[in-house]
Amino acid sequence: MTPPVVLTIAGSDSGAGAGIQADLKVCAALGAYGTSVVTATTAQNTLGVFGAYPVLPDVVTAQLDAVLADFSLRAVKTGMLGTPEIASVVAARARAGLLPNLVVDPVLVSTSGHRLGVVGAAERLLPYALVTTPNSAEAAAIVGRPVTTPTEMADAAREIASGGPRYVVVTGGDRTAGTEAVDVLWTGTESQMLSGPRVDTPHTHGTGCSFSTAIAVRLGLGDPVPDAVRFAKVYVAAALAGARHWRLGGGRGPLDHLGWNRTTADND
Ligand SMILES: Nc1ncnc2c1ncn2[C@@H]1O[C@H](COP(=O)(O)OP(=O)(O)O)[C@@H](O)[C@H]1O
Ligand SMILES: Cc1ncc(COP(=O)(O)O)c(N)n1
Repeated sequence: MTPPVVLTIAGSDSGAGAGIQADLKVCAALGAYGTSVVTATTAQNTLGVFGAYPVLPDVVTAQLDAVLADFSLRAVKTGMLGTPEIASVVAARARAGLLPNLVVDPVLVSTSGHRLGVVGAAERLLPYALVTTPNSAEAAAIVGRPVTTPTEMADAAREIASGGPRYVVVTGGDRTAGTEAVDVLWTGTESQMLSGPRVDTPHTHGTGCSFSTAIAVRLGLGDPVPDAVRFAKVYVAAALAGARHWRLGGGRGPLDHLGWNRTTADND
């Protein structure tokens, strides 16, 4: 059967743990055909980001138009946008109704602490998002106050939804305390706590990218949003567990994107 086509609009990670490279692996792992529009090139590895170079807005437009002219998209995910001008190019296509099932991951800072985006760029896309997936630091930057507790995550999710996205997931992967990884989903009518066992691993490079792309793929396969979000959380946890003994690079390594349905015993 022909797979559903998903588009990722994101930055390139030369270490291939996050960004476009992670997104295409998630598409392949979960049964979608991934297409890609590159917004920026980063010089990056497991130790950090050593440079980030946005692509010219016209080059983003040309890539977008090439993909849109030839493929029938079932879902779209945005990650690192590079600049507000690039975000505007993407927002124009979203406004025209060309980016279905839009999942916006408002990438602002890498796990290693390098600035990759500005709130103003992500905010240009939020009015058109079906789902947005800020981590708690990104949610804090959007609402302008600290977001640490589950109650604060729920309040922030509801407030971010008032800016356009029907569903908001504030993820808690960067909150290291506790044995559970807790995310909060705002469904438009209520907030739901999504809790799963925290995988004990330093190799968390690309979790946010993988999570948002997994949501987009499942939407492309026909899942309702809450099911897509729950699936994505289980998928990321399995991909984290699969790579926890890997030694790729000297820092925060990538996930095991492709081995997500191996048994836990296989991973030890
Ligand atoms: N150590 C972990 N164990 C289990 N799930 C995790 C872990 N770290 C992150 N996650 C999950 O990964 C998904 C992405 O969240 P997060 O890591 O917060 O994104 P980001 O990379 O943008 O900071 C969320 O569902 C979160 O709960
Ligand atoms: C090109 C690119 N896009 C996104 C991220 C964020 O991923 P993470 O928060 O897991 O470092 C990244 N490091 N690089």
